[in-house]
Amino acid sequence: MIKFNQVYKRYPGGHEALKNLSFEVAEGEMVYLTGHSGAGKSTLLKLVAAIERPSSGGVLVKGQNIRSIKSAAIPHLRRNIGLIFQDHKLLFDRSAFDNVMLPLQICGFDHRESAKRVRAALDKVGLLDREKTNPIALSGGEQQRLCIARAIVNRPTILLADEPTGNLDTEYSNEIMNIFKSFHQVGVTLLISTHDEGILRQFPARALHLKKGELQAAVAGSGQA
Ligand SMILES: Nc1ncnc2c1ncn2[C@@H]1O[C@H](COP(=O)(O)OP(=O)(O)OP(=O)(O)O)[C@@H](O)[C@H]1O
Repeated sequence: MIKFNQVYKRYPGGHEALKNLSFEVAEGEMVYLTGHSGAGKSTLLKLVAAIERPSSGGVLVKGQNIRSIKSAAIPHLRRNIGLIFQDHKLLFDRSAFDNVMLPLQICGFDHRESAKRVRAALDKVGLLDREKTNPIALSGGEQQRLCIARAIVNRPTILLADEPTGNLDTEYSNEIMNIFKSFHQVGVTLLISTHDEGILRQFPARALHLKKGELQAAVAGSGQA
């Protein structure tokens, strides 16, 4: 499903964010990305989503080579990928419903079918009764759940989450992780970056540990290498 083969990523200015990464994530697998700040976790997720391209090496996502994928093919690839990134902010000039509707509008879906899908996504994250609420009136945990609803409304087969429990307390973090667990149970492939030791202990899965852009080890059933 996702395969990295000797991947390097150098940003303009010469900074090498990823060095010689090789690993695979199987279809339906849930995998954590761990490592200190600046270790390269976000960069790795951006390569999978074709937000960035590798400087060298191969990144295969659903059979597509991200290094050589044509720009015109990227929207099609992204329809299969749900992104929960810290810089993907909610829009505060519209309702929760309309925030989740946006990706479907961009894809040109029929309005009635879209409305059904939006409500199904809001239901999955427990926000169906808040559809008319402006996100500004939601708690941090609810806003994060709304971001998840927006990421899954396209029914992606891969979910990429960058520090999804970053600023949340334990109760909200567990809620978010239980939502991810339910996606994992229905076969979605998940790649989740986290610093949160509690989450790694409570929701064990394979972890890829990055240190200064290099992969340290892949450990089954534990968060840290
Ligand atoms: N667009 C960019 N241009 C130049 N350098 C960048 C860019 N994005 C990231 N970097 C650098 O690449 C390295 C890896 O950054 P990245 O954001 O991938 O790390 P991270 O592990 O996600 O960190 P954090 O946990 O703080 O989000 C850092 O040194 C960062 O400064």
